[in-house]
Amino acid sequence: MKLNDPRLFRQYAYVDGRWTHADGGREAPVVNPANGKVIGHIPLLEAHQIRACVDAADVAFAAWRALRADERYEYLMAWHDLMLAHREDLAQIMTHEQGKSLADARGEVDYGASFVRWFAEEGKRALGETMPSHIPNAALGTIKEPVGIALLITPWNFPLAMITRKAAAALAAGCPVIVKPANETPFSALALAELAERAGIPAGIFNVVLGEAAEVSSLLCAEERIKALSFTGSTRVGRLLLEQSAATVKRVSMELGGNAPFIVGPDMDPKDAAEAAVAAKFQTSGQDCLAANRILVHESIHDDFVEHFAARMLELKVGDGLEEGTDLGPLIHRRAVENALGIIDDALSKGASMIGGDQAKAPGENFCMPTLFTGVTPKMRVWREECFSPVAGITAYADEDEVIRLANDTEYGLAAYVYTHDIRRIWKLLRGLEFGMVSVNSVKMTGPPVPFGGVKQSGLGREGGTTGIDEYLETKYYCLGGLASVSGS
Ligand SMILES: NC(=O)c1ccc[n+]([C@@H]2O[C@H](COP(=O)([O-])OP(=O)(O)OC[C@H]3O[C@@H](n4cnc5c(N)ncnc54)[C@H](O)[C@@H]3O)[C@@H](O)[C@H]2O)c1
Ligand SMILES: N[C@@H](CC=O)C(=O)O
Repeated sequence: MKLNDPRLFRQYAYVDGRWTHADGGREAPVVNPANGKVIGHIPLLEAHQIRACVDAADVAFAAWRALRADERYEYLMAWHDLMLAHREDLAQIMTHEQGKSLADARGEVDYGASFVRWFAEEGKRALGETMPSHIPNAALGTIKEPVGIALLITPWNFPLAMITRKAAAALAAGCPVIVKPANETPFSALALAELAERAGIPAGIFNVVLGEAAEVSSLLCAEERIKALSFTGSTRVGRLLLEQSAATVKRVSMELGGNAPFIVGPDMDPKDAAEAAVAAKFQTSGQDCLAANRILVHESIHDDFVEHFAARMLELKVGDGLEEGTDLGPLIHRRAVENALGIIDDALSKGASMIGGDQAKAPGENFCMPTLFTGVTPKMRVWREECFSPVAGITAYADEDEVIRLANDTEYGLAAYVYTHDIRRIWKLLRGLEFGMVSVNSVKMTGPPVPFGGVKQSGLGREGGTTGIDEYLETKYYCLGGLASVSGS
């Protein structure tokens, strides 16, 4: 890996401002999914080292919370500026460990830095309020206070932005953070730690622990001094972490799995709608919680839509993310490919018709060729599951009531897409869809101002927007009694 600043590539945990080996000598390789080559190793910390991280965060908390919001702003903006100054190196590290194209990786660095800028500002708007007193000679009000140490457990598909969307909010609120990244993509997190140190963020405030996932999280979830858990990942693991956090009644926010419907109305131009659907489906090679998972097309334009979708899909360039022009990189590991192949076999066995999907053309064992199914039904895995791969399913529908029922036929409720220009149809679908986010005539829907999150089994709480910082703040009510009486209060 060629970096302008090789010190950004760190193969240690970052605890209490120190780069840390595993005392027990345990370590794990990190592999470039495009070619299977080992790009580095990470230490798997022992339990006493994980606990020492909590000790360090606990000690550092008092001074960090005592800073004014505008002082924390300066630290966060220094971190933000360093991310953008090192954008190319951060992108190189990300493509090597995650596989996404360099273009997508550069975009994620920008996306991740935008959350730091957003919450640097939001920290200055952690406002309390006063309320007219119902108690004689008293003044009532609230103040916002940091909840305490926040544990941030993050996924491999957005290995930088899923950290900064959480960490920036927590740090701005006055909370120390302990980040536990996915072992598939730790180096983006460690590069963020290096830049946090250069930004002057004090020791113990931004920590990155590495270890066997279940072992680390069960230990930290049981830790009473950790007051908040923010998790982004699968619904399966989210359920586990909710259980593990119950004993210490942590503040939890969960950004979990998705199964986005992409609904195309009868008034849409089939070609335009197909172009948008391809973009929504194959973003991050389909390994995206917002990926269009079920494509629902009005029967009147279904055949034309399928023709255009297939043509555009078959133009996508599959290859190493380091090669300019790559559209689809590898999946994160062979298990993900095997899962996708199982979804493909299931759809075929249940009568779906396949276009593309010639796996013989895959440029490596971790690649899955883009695959389209028509005639998809709710009995198929491609409908029921979050495919998290470049496998698309199209289903025809007849009317709005049917498409709302079909779209809601999932335990997930993260994002949905609606493509139509009919305002009455837009409003009916927007209100009828059971999803946390509905995007109308736009694939791009996220960003710092957005209250990002899902309903049903896609999560709890919201990240970003004007409420994201609330996940890390407590509201303290006060009553100042015994005051001199004042008229008209
Ligand atoms: N809603 C969102 O904002 C959002 C964003 C990105 C990814 N996701 C979801 O994440 C999933 C893909 O990411 P993933 O494969 O990393 O998810 P994952 O749930 O397997 O892993 C997420 C994190 O949890 C850790 N983990 C794994 N097993 C664990 C266990 N038994 N106990 C404790 N921690 C454990 C992993 O090491 C990783 O750090 C998809 O379902 C996707 O929809 C959701
Ligand atoms: N694309 C999503 C990440 C989920 O996989 C986002 O923007 O948060």
